[in-house]
Amino acid sequence: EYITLASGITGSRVETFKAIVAPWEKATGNTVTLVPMPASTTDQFGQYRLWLAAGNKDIDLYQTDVIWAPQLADQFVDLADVAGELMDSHFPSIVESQTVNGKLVALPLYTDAPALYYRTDLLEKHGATVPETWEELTATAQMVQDAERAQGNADLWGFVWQGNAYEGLTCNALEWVKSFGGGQIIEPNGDISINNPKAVAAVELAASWPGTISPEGVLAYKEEEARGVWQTGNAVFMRNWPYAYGLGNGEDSAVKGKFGVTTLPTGGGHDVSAATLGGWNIAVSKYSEKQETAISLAMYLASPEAQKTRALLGSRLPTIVSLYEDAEIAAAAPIIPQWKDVFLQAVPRPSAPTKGDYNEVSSKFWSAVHNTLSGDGTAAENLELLELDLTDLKGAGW
Ligand SMILES: OC[C@H]1O[C@H](O[C@H]2O[C@H](CO)[C@@H](O)[C@H](O)[C@H]2O)[C@H](O)[C@@H](O)[C@@H]1O
Repeated sequence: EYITLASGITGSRVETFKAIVAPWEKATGNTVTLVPMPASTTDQFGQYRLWLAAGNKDIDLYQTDVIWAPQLADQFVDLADVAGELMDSHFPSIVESQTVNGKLVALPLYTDAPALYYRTDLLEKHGATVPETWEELTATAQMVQDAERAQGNADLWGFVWQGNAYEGLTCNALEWVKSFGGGQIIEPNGDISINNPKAVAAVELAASWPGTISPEGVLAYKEEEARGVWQTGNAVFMRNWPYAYGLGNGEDSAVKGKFGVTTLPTGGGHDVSAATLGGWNIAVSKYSEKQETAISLAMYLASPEAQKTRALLGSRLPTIVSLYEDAEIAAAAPIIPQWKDVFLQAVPRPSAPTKGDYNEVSSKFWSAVHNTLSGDGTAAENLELLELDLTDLKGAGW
């Protein structure tokens, strides 16, 4: 049979996908076609929602973001019975994130938690250390950028990240706010916490970056634009997910062997840093006419074999506990064992408490932050308006 799978294509996704599915295709005689989607998770979500609402039979499987389960649960096949035993080998919290009212909506493929990437050569050259706070990062990025530019390195920027008005900015800004001690936008019990002085201070500091330590264009950057600047050697620091680790150490990378990774900084005198929990899963469309084969493929993609290939070729964090002890993975992508505790402590976005309204909540949050970063209102004004908007939304029931 011919099976179709829709997925965003970030980094080396197309090539690694072919390598991952090859053993399943050989064993079953089926053929998988990757339907390439835009890199932005927000754009994917919009398209998938339309397709699913129209009962699209052309797509058998969807690669789904960790935050989508409550919003798309009704459109996918329940995988609880078929995947029961396989799920025992995965981290329970990740399986839980894909379970909605007892229905296993999608099987985990990889988890995600961002890192602060830093240039070891540039920090050493300028006598700087790896920053532990956002305030230190701001100062070090500016110092190295100024010194390098004075020596003719005109294209160098201090810090690249994801400032486009999309889900990625929600992830970045949640990290600033949480690491300043300003809560997580909406708390697990549903309380709206975003309008507070620590959150305001966090967003104000970030608003000082575009045009100083970050290019103005950062306001349009997603993951790949940030990686593009970083991997050509033009940034001192980058906030990005672990997939950028393997690519940064690739043969064609200008920063191969010249960078390290650490946890994101803290800020505002707070001493606990925050990484947003990301990750991707595989779901079978209830409109697929090839569900049996699609389920077989989903099971294979979530298996130890496929997760290992994904880790080796794409430096993606497995969701299977035992793979964190795998020597081959540790040698090929040391960030993986190093990142186990980071993702286990990562902060979830408020998709569980806001259920079907999460996308709207997130879009209101990233818009308030994007406005502030663009100089359209202060953080205090925009977070106050955001609180009013979220309160209205909550009043209508989420
Ligand atoms: O790790 C690489 C992945 O980066 C993106 O996903 C991550 O960022 C999203 C926000 O932009 C977030 O919602 C998701 O949970 C994270 O895993 C990208 O969308 C993926 O295609 C990519 O593989």
